[in-house]
Amino acid sequence: MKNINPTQTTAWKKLKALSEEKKEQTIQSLFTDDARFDKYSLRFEDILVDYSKNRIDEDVLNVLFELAEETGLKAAIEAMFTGGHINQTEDRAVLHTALRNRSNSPIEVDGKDVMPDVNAVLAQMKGFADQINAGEWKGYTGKPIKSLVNIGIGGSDLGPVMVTEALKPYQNEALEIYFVSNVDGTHIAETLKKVDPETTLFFIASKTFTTQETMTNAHSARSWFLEAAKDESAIAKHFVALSTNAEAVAVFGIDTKNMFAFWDWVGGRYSLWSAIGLPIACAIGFDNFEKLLEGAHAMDNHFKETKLESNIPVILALIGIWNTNFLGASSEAILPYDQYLHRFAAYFQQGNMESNGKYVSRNGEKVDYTTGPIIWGEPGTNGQHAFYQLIHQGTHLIPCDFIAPAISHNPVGDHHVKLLSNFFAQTEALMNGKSLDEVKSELNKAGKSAEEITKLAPHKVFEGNRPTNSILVKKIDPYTLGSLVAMYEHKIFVQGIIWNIFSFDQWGVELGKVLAKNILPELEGDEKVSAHDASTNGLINAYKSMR
Ligand SMILES: O=P(O)(O)OC[C@H]1O[C@H](O)[C@@H](O)[C@@H](O)[C@@H]1O
Repeated sequence: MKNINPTQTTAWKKLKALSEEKKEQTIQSLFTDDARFDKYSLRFEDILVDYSKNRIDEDVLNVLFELAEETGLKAAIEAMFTGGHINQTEDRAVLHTALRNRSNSPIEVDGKDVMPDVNAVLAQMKGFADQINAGEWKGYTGKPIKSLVNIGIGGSDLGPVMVTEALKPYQNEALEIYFVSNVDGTHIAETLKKVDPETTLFFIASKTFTTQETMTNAHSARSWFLEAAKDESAIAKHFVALSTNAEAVAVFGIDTKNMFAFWDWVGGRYSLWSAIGLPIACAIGFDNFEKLLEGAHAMDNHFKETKLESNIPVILALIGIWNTNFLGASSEAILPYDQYLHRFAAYFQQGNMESNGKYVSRNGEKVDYTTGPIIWGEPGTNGQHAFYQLIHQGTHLIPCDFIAPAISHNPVGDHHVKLLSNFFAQTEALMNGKSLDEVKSELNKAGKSAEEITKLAPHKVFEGNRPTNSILVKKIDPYTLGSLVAMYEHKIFVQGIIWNIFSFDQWGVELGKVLAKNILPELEGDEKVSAHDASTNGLINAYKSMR
């Protein structure tokens, strides 16, 4: 991987100049080109990505591609797919793509093909998921499993939550699935109220198997279970581990034959394709899990093999860089017009912000440009009635991704056409806005006085010119979802390469963990704490006096 400050490239300088030069150019004005939609939209199988409603034209796009060339993107893509240790601060390869390498071509990490191990774990997952689905895996009293409870946090939670929610129409109706992540006792307590120890299977999901939240929840689940089962040997039928840490799994008391392994070259936030996906495979069946992998693999091939100019993740990444570094955006909204995708934005909050929320460059210096955006979003149309006001008329520039399926899993009455009319209308409104003249003439028609018009009109003006991408898919099925997730993963990768940061570590989560460990023993007893700053001491002591 090259180590280049992007601001020092010729392309960056040209982009700066272009952003000045084109300051007044509106998206709307660019649509005088009748071919714009055809030029600036791409189809990948059942996914249509329309990026024409952005403040980009041929000049800008060409230089963005130059930026990708100058910063060594092609070599970086090659390095990732071939097992290079691109996660340099942890000295690891980054190979979530190997987990879904359905072509099965060898992929070597440090001279060893990882595919046999990947395939072996997939076979183990299939065997297990099939038994759960067929009701053949029995609990300690001989009853089939009914409730799946995943205990994990971060990457060991968000992916399975997002996917099982997104693919609920594919779920085996004999099973119900729950997720416990928060160390707040409420999360496990409320979940355990809903399940029966005789028919519950716990997935203890943790790459490291040391994460405080997960281990605490896992121990509580174990105690709850043993209160009913009263026999440690029953644990084997009700607890499985998804982890890279066999030793810690054994110490917890889970037989390692009930452990599903993955490897240090799988980042937590990229792990839903690994053994961490076992709850997904159990809930929707292994065949559907395989389709998810296939869809992701197809997107991997597109990303790896398509020239930059028609490469969807590359284009989305470059437009993101244009919006962030040249138009001043600091956040991006992900707005799915699909209720089943209600955790999609939350999933990519971790995916994107833990990957690219870095201020130190690959050469260890503080960057002097903006890196990863703040990711947020909720399903439309709920968002419309909550925060779209700010997107339309606020002072922040918020580029948005609108995502919608053409076919709904629930074709109830006219719901879906109503939903989609909103999906189409919003990007149109964000682009075109509404001029002062239009507002005035409307008010005039409504019979308002000249005085009223002068007073009201400015508040009703929409500047427009807000950039959006529209991602229209045929249907949210396992294959398409796999492709969509991989598309965003690669977008994040491309941006990290260009921003010259390390996208696959997450040192920023460490400090808080360490300090919490120090504070934990101080919370025992009633003695006053004085080891911290006045605020932290004051808060801890107030807590002690309140409880
Ligand atoms: O799977 P684990 O090891 O329990 O980690 C859970 C999470 O912990 C930390 O917050 C980070 O490292 C995340 O990337 C990770 O997903």
